[in-house]
Amino acid sequence: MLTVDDLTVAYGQSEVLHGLSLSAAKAEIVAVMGRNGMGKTTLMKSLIGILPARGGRIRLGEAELVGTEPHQRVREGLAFVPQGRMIFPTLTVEENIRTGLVARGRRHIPDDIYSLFPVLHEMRRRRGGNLSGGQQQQLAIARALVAEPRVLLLDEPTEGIQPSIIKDMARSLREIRDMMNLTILVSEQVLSFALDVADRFLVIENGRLVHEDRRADVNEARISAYLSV
Ligand SMILES: Nc1ncnc2c1ncn2[C@@H]1O[C@H](COP(=O)(O)OP(=O)(O)OP(=O)(O)O)[C@@H](O)[C@H]1O
Repeated sequence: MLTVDDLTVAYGQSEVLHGLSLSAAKAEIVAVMGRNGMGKTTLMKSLIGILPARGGRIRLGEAELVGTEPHQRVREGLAFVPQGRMIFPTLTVEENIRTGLVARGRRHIPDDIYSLFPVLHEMRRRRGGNLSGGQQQQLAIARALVAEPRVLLLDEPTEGIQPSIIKDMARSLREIRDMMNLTILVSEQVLSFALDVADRFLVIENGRLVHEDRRADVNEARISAYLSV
């Protein structure tokens, strides 16, 4: 579904991703693990098109995305939940979700979004900024889902979320994947969350993928060693 070949990304003279290749199959959940500063956010931003690729290819199904604008990528079926969630704090929950509908030219929020996240229905008239971190994360995911993506990119979704909520988040992402046949690429540093949510684990170190495991035979100790300083 998503195929990345030899992706190179740089900030000015400083190359941060050095020829990275990965793929995620339909309805697969892939976790990209790595410490701070290893290139996870850079990868996510280049996939959605906020950062240009210096070289390489990014394909969604048959469509080549390198060189296209973020809104075109969203129309092709990519959605992005950024690190820190970036919801609109002064807009209501409902207005926040509506901003995601623009991509498909729709006006009505589908009922299944509120069935997935009942708390957002309860709070639909509240301002986004008044929600808890976990509720804001649900809002950011809901906003992404109403664009009807085929591939959802999530950048460090557990950041700033209470440990008790993190388990629920993993369960709910797997439910969403099952319901919508959605491919999910999630960057993470929290190993327990990645183990709960992902089918496959990649480790990024200094802009290169250095390790890969499948869920069935995951080497927790090895990944954990990569994540500790
Ligand atoms: N705007 C920028 N200009 C120059 N260098 C940058 C910029 N943003 C990030 N970098 C550098 O790129 C490298 C990768 O950063 P990136 O934010 O992708 O890492 P990360 O794995 O997402 O870390 P974090 O968990 O802190 O978000 C780091 O060395 C960082 O200093």
